[in-house]
Amino acid sequence: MTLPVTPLLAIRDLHKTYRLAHGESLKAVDGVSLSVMPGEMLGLVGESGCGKSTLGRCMLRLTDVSSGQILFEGRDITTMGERSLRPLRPRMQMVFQDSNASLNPRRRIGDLLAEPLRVHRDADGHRRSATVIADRLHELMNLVGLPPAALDRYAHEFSGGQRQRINIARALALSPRLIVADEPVSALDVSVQAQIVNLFADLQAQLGLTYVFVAHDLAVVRQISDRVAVMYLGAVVELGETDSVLHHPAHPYTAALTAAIPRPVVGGDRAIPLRGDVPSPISRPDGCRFHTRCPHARDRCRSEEPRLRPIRPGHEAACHFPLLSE
Ligand SMILES: Nc1ncnc2c1ncn2[C@@H]1O[C@H](COP(=O)(O)OP(=O)(O)OP(=O)(O)O)[C@@H](O)[C@H]1O
Repeated sequence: MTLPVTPLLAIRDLHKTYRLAHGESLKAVDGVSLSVMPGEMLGLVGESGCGKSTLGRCMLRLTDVSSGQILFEGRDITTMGERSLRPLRPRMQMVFQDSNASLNPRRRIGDLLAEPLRVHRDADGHRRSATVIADRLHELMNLVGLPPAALDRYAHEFSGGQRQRINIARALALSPRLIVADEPVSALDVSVQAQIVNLFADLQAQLGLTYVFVAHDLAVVRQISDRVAVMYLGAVVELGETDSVLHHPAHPYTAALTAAIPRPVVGGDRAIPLRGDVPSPISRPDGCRFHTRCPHARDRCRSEEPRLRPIRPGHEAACHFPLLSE
């Protein structure tokens, strides 16, 4: 008998509402439930503004959530204060899109990477000695494919791809289990993107990491993810195994997104372009949140909100009239 595996991360009916001026509220995350299994790579995709970054930040409790539940390693962290979160912080890390601002320009890379190792105690509750830290820094450089000499240099001396390797090394310093990578390759040239995506994949295999990989580029997500969650206006509208979701999308929104990626198998009839803009999350449409842009919308879609439901094994979509694959 195989025992059920506990998800590394499970979120249930998560909401994050920003209060704006004039009493308005913006539902950035609007009732998301999903689980991430140990060792899994979950891609999170959707157009700009659909709530991917906010969801990623909520998952790691880098921001407070409005309601719902977040379980990390089976523990409820939804409302934990920073003091209680502190011992968990090393195990969950975020990698952001590279920007010049992400690494302090006045400090050497070695110093930047040593900081989390000095601040957090090791697994046995001990402070790390200078020798242990120095060894770990060399190990980290090796893991991300940079020479040890990089430790003595400053951020501006590196290319975008190298700086992203440094950001990844910083996230790895405390041996996390979960990494939420928020658009980690979007700012890079295409050829460099591939190298960094490969690095993420190598590190996953080597260290048994679990990732939530946020990206708007479906080609990148297709390459790296085991499963994909597609977000639209704060909600997950399609969720499932990568090949099933991206090659046989059931939700018209996913079908429109996939129209932009080159596919060896063409589902031409489903490759509809996206029309119009995403409606404001301050006043989202009634019924199906996608109906204002959906070429297949009917009366029911304008009044009744569809819930995620199984389409085929390992694949769910929130659509009253899912596209059926051949
Ligand atoms: N601090 C904030 N205060 C108010 N609104 C916010 C805040 N942060 C994000 N938003 C809004 O929440 C919604 C979701 O934003 P979010 O950045 O999570 O989306 P995203 O899918 O990651 O987009 P992008 O790819 O552009 O970062 C957007 O409408 C955004 O304007």
